[in-house]
Amino acid sequence: MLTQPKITLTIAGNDASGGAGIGADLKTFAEFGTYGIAALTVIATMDPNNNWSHGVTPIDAQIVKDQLVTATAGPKIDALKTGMLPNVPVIEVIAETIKEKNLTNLVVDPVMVCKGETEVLNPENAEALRDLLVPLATITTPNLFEAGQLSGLGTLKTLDDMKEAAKLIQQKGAKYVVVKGGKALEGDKAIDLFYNGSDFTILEVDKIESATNHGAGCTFAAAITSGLAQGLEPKEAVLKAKDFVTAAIKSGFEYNQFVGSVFHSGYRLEQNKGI
Ligand SMILES: Nc1ncnc2c1ncn2[C@@H]1O[C@H](COP(=O)(O)OP(=O)(O)O)[C@@H](O)[C@H]1O
Ligand SMILES: Cc1ncc(COP(=O)(O)O)c(C=O)c1O
Ligand SMILES: [Mg+2]
Repeated sequence: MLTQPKITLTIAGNDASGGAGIGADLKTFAEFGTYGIAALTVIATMDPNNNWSHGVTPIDAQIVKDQLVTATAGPKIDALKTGMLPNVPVIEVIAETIKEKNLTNLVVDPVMVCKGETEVLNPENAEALRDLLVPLATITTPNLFEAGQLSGLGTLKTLDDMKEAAKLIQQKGAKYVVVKGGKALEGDKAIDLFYNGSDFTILEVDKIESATNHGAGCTFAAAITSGLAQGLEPKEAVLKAKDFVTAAIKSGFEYNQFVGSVFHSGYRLEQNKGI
């Protein structure tokens, strides 16, 4: 028998366009060679007849719980991530399960808003994410907007703002914090900040001008999750994930007139590298 693969679980939403959500996560897990499993939290729909406006249909909290019972009834889960979570009851059952089953190597991607959308998912979610999930996280990966919300600092504009937010979020209990400047931070670099509770590491690449970054956040967090499952130290997992997502954005494509998606196989195909 071959050795059992590392098991990675995503607890996230479905994006029927395939760039973000569980589709992004499972494809990324496969690229890393970890065995992906998924519990669905929400169905996101985008309307081409209404400027791609997003609809969000929550999965009932009990059904999320039942899926987690199934997901945790197999081999040990080596690492897991959370993505889009529609409401407080869903966040609560996820936090309960993580504690009950002693799940470790948790990446919390605190999705509060989709790129291009201005409407935040239930505002009370931000509090529940901060109070119930961030304290359990090995790593949390807010984008610029989410870091402003989780830290309570509001709008973040500079690297110093990002540092301040990272410190405040780390104090909420996440062991490591990555604040993603991405396209949202002004300037010609896509800068992320990694904080381990004492030191900052700046991850910087040239900003890719194409708008093919739908799903970048999910892909980045899923790549970190696989790295942790494979035994990488948090910082190493984040650095590798940054290379992976940069390649995915570079090889992204125009999905339609509204959105450009990352291509999750970009790292392997374009650079002809194995993971
Ligand atoms: N235009 C871009 N060029 C290079 N890297 C980018 C670009 N947009 C996003 N990224 C990177 O993709 C990752 C996801 O960040 P971001 O897009 O801000 O998150 P989210 O998808 O959660 O909003 C980060 O590593 C970020 O720096
Ligand atoms: C189901 C789902 N999860 C997460 C996201 C966030 O995606 P991103 O990786 O671009 O932050 C989206 C955005 O459309 C989504 O539809
Ligand atoms: Mg995101």
